[in-house]
Amino acid sequence: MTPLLDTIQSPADLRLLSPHQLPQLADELRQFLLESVAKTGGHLSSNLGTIELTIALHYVFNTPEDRLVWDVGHQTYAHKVLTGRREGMARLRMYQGISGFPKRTESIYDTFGVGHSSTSISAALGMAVAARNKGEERRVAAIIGDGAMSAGQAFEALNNGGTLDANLLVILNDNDMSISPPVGALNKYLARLLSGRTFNAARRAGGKVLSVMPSMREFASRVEEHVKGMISPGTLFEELGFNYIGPINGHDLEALIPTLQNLRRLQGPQFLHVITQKGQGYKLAETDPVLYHGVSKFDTTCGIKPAKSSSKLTYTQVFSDWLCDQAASDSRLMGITPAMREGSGLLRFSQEFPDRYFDVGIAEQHALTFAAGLACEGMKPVVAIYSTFLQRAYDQLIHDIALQNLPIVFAIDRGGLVGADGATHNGAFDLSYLTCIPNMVVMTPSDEDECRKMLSTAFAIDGPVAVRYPRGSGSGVPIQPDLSTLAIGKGEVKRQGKRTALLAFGSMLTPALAAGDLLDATVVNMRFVKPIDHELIHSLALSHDLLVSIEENTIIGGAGAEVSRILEESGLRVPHLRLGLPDHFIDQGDSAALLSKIGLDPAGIASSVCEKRAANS
Ligand SMILES: Cc1ncc(C[n+]2csc(CCOP(=O)(O)OP(=O)(O)O)c2C)c(N)n1
Ligand SMILES: CC(=O)[C@@H](O)[C@H](O)COP(=O)(O)O
Ligand SMILES: [Mg+2]
Repeated sequence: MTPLLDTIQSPADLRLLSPHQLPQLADELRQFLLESVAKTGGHLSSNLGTIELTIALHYVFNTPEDRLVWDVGHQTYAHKVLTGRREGMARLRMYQGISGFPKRTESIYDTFGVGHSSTSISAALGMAVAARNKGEERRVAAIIGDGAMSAGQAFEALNNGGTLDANLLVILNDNDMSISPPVGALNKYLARLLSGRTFNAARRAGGKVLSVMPSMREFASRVEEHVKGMISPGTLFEELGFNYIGPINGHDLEALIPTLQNLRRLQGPQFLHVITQKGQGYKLAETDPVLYHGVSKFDTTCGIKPAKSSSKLTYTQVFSDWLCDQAASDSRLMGITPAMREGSGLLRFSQEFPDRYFDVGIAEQHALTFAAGLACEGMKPVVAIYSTFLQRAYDQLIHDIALQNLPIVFAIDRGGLVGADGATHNGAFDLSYLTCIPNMVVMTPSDEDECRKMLSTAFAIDGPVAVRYPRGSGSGVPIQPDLSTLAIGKGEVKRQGKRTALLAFGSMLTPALAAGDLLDATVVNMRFVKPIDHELIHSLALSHDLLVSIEENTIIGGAGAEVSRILEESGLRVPHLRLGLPDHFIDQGDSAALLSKIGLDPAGIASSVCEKRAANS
């Protein structure tokens, strides 16, 4: 028998199936995704948890005319498969393959580009209002997870949407998990909504009505009556102006389909609370959704094998160890993460220092201002945050922290290219957006030991300091276990050469040293982007006829811009070549290969230098 999945090239094909065929399709899709992600790597648990919901949405909604707006987008693999990208899954998150997230340029069904969380309700509301004002009948649904719902922006959008007369459906995909176990009062509130008989009763209601179904339309409205009758009045979402339905079982197509059909017909702001399980259908992921949140290739039979201990630590591990050591020596240290406990390396700290550990939810803005409050009272906050997510809290960084010169350490992980997550997650801009802020000190370690020293240096500074390091491991240098510090604003010459001086920032020191050998150039580890080493730049400018700054940050406004500024201010007229990330977004791919493509490997650096020399001569 032909698998149902083989018959589906688009949602229109899906809509030709009868409702009783959908569970079989869900099984096939689940098996396909499990095997596919095991071969490519990717976000597994969230995707296994949203298969029935995705089928139901495309079955009921007239996509792409109706708009589905996914939050974060790390749960859209089923959506990709059902919208004609099944073949593409073989190159998921690879160079020139399909993205791990929805992307408008990839498919007409990807209505809104994402990767960062908690934007879906805002975007969907905009689309719903546009439809209303244009007199279009299309429907818009935002699908947002319970973790993503913890962000302020989600509530800003609900607050706005609850009073606008727009046909917006918000679906809360509540799996009681963020990447890590969920945190916060909202999570407890959602659990209360779920408690008691409500959920089970709603599930039975869906099944019962389906089994006696005279017509889709009729059973849809009956389900609404059932479900509406069972909800307690005055849920938070109702108070915000939404018609709250649920909770219903998000793996039960017999409950999902009629409920969605009914909701699609209703006018005004609607809110559907759906309960799912992260990792659904794959026991190992159900048991450990954290481990299976984002996976590398693995064997589905054995599951993910424990990582082999490597002699090379990742920068995240270096930070993790430093944090615990520094915390042991200073009780004022407070560790803060906006929902990235594992990724940012705070697991050990959370276990060893539970009273000083704060996972504030997906709330980058709050994380920073919370840190500011702690600092005002003499604490020493360390905010562990990915470069890309710090973008969300820019005003808090300037207005709440830098302007008041508060002593807060920013351990900025994933600086530079991140690989498979691509453009949404690259840490491409931090050196630019940090360096222009008064009072900020900005450092970029070139190896793991220097990273530790920079973190200790940062902790000793009485003001806001960023230590920005890349994803993955460095060269594997031995790490001094002490908490020694570095001289502030001082770089070091690593190789003495002739004519050309390569000024390397952070991760670019390694390729710069290799390029230095090819060119017989001087190579400098700049260490600080701010305060930058004026004296060193001055002396290099006097002793070389070409300076080359190299950074894994956008060239515009980055570390090289700071070098140029110093040269200009000092009246030094030596030619300066700036190498770094180009002025366009860089998609997913192997980071090392991408860096080679944009000329940030030893051969690329050497050839740019030769070209510049040829142009100057
Ligand atoms: C602004 C922002 N901060 C952090 C992240 C990292 N992140 C990706 S998924 C995720 C958890 C999302 O939880 P939820 O919305 O409940 O979806 P689930 O993983 O449970 O499917 C986090 C913290 C992000 N993508 N965007
Ligand atoms: C979807 C999301 O934002 C995270 O899951 C992210 O993919 C994690 O990236 P790392 O693998 O670099 O921790
Ligand atoms: Mg969740």
